[in-house]
Amino acid sequence: MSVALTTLPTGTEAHEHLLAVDIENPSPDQEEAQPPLTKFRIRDLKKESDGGDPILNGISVEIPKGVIVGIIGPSGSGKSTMLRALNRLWEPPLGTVFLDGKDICDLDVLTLRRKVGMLFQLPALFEGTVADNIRYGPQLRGQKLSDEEVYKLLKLADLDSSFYSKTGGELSVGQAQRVALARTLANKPEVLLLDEPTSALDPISTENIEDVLVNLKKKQGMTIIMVSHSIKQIQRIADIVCLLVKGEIVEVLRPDKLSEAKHPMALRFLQLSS
Ligand SMILES: Nc1ncnc2c1ncn2[C@@H]1O[C@H](COP(=O)(O)OP(=O)(O)OP(=O)(O)O)[C@@H](O)[C@H]1O
Repeated sequence: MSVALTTLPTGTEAHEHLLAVDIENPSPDQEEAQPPLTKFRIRDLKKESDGGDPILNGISVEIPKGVIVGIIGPSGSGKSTMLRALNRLWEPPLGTVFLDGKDICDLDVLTLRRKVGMLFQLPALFEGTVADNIRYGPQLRGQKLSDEEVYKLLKLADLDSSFYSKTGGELSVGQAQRVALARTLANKPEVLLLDEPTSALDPISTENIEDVLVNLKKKQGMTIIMVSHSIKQIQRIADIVCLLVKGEIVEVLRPDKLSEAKHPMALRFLQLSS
């Protein structure tokens, strides 16, 4: 499979750079014959703080379907803010964020959030059992998941059937994060947004979540956009990396080419993080 990701930095002189990433050795013919489908298109996305300070400085990027995109950058560079625009945890301006070609501001917000699920750094489970949590989303739409469907979702999140009737208090943070993932997956999302999903987890729980994410991409063609502070994690699972510095995407690279980043801030960040 081949993917391409385009960044259009801000400004009237905006230049465009296109990165073609080869995954699993596509032939040049395949690349031409099957252009990647764009899942998210972000066009000149800006945000200022209430005090008028820029947070996002005109982000433009196309995110192909069925890839894992890692978003990295120094603290305060706008990574979470960019991610949160994609399912309208804040309202991006009209004409700036498109899902499958449709402006997300024109979509019903609950429909959007079902299609674009999100997982945070710390899982927050509702009261009740793990099964109650997993059934929550479909229940809001009047659907009751069967026991079998709940077990399937548990399995998808790498949890065995013994978790079905446990409560939040009986779970480790890593297990609770996988329950939160199963609960999100119950909505059959097309895109997963992850904001440092493993930063509170031990290495084994981290590996479990990473394996689940890679499988979701491979088996379901899910598009996954993940903010992470761990360059190593991004190198393990991402297909493309976006480097955000001061509210701008300054580099789009393959994870194995991170050392080739040219932006001075990007290089410094990479050196300090590795
Ligand atoms: N609603 C808001 N009002 C004012 N400032 C905000 C708001 N949201 C974010 N900011 C500021 O915008 C900047 C970017 O924040 P954001 O959380 O997106 O960065 P980040 O790259 O995810 O940081 P970190 O890696 O530390 O989580 C920060 O300076 C933050 O204080």
